[in-house]
Amino acid sequence: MNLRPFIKTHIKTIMTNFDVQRGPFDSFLREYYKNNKTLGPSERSIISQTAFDLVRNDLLLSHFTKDVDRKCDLLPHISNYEKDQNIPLNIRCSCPEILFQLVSDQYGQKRAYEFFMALNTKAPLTIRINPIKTTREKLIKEMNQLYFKKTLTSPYGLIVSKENNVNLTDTDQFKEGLFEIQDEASQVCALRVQCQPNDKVLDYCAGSGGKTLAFAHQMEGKGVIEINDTRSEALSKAKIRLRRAGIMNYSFFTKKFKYDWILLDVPCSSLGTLRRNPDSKYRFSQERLNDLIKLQQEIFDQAIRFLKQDGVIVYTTCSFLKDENQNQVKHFCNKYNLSVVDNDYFQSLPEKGGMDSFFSISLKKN
Ligand SMILES: C[S@@+](CC[C@H](N)C(=O)[O-])C[C@H]1O[C@@H](n2cnc3c(N)ncnc32)[C@H](O)[C@@H]1O
Repeated sequence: MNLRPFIKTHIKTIMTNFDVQRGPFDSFLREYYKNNKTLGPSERSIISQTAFDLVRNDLLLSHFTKDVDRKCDLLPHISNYEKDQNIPLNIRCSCPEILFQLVSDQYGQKRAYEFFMALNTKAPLTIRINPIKTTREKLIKEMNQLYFKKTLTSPYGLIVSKENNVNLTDTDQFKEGLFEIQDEASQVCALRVQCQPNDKVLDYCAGSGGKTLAFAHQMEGKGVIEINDTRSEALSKAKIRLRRAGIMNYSFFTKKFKYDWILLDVPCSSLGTLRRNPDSKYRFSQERLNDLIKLQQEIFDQAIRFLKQDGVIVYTTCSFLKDENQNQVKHFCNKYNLSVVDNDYFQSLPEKGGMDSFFSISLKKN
């Protein structure tokens, strides 16, 4: 790859010092840029793109060489190596063997390979307009220096064209709360919380409020939204984002009510967002997965106590593993005598150019 020597030096330093077991890679890169303030935006962009590609394709590149410079040289030819029948399939899509085997057992080898190939591509940049303050049409007009394509499944999503080189969070429209950056699948899952004015809603794993923001407008400012998470710093961020979006009817979890809607966006293996966090595939282990499955069940046990008799609990993951999705749902339904609302669920599987891979299902007491 024709990279300037000083860019190559930075990439080499980053790749040599990054310890995948201590990830995530995006936080590591942010820290690196903080300590290397002389790097300008375009230099950072080249470094990030190349470094992310190196991480995504690390198993395949490491099949040929351990040297970072040489890996950079191989990157432009990666599609040739991906087709090489002499290389084991899991290496061709840079997926650790244990993970590849697990996904092959569930979906077959061919689909497992297609999934991980799709997850090795760059995710589209998608925003969700805030329907309290604007519409997709108005925002497209207002931000006419950018190119947008409307999402087909989420009614509020816009995919930002790749040619744009604008930092979206620096724009006036972002600062005024007209939009948030959010993948389409995440928007669709949040909208399974079909709350109405005067409902009581609990977002039990709210994090920094990504999904709270995406369902809250339906309440038209009336009723109660409570947010909960074990990370208080994430909840503080959620407060700032909710205020920016013009949502005022929220508070932290009071444990005072039984709720009409509970959203459980549980911690999971996050395999469905590997395009954004490619390093997490190298941290996958059966042990970690077992711990997550247990945690998901504990969170469900804690939260369901707060569901009204005729309320709905929406269970969501960004994973495509059946053990975190369908098998968990079977467990919850048996344990608590629940049924699936409308016999229906949402799932986006990894697909080139598509949404992140999410699973979401609405459950009701019988
Ligand atoms: C998938 S993330 C949620 C993302 C968030 N809903 C969003 O859309 O931005 C899962 C969240 O669960 C939180 N969490 C982990 N254990 C928890 C527990 N026992 N109770 C509540 N939240 C928990 C994590 O801190 C994390 O923020």
